[in-house]
Amino acid sequence: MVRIQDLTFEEYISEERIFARTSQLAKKINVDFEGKNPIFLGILNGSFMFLSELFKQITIECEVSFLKVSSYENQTSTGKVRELIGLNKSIDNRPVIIVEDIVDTGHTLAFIKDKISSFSPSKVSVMTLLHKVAATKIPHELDYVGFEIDNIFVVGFGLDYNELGRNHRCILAKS
Ligand SMILES: O=P(O)(O)OC[C@H]1O[C@H](OP(=O)(O)OP(=O)(O)O)[C@H](O)[C@@H]1O
Ligand SMILES: Nc1nc2[nH]cnc2c(=O)[nH]1
Repeated sequence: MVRIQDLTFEEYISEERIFARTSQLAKKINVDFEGKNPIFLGILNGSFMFLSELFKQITIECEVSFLKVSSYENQTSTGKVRELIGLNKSIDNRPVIIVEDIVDTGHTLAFIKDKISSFSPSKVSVMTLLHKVAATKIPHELDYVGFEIDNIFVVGFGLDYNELGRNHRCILAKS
């Protein structure tokens, strides 16, 4: 059991399962984007650990960039998505792979896809480590999903509770 402030958490997805699944996803990207020089666009803060693990296993020509948005406070999505660090022009006419730690209601992803489309990428794909299917408010086509999870609050491997807990090596679920 892990305590973070007023909440307790239990292991939900082990580090080994995360690494194994990340390797499978990286292998698929290496095939699907061979010769296409994609840009991985990590959505900060939550995706930093997943993207770092994934990126080490990408063997094709590619770039990485980051976009910082924030909408989630405490344990519930505020539904208000704010852009904090913008995009530059480098995605014009290039394939973009959005990398998220979690797709929950889908509000953040809707905002990001909308922002990105105005920069004319040749293709936009979405990768997420976690998909909270039952929480969906705005449905999205997700190209690469690590794990479909229950409608529960999770932390660890980049995900936070009030900014804490991102450093845990596995995904933990609220008890
Ligand atoms: O599908 P949604 O309901 O929009 O939730 C998903 C978003 O929530 C989290 O970000 P958050 O806003 O908590 O910022 P953080 O990554 O900095 O923790 C997560 O990283 C996603 O971007
Ligand atoms: N830490 C955390 N952030 C989220 N953002 C959207 N859903 C979640 C969740 O379950 N946990």
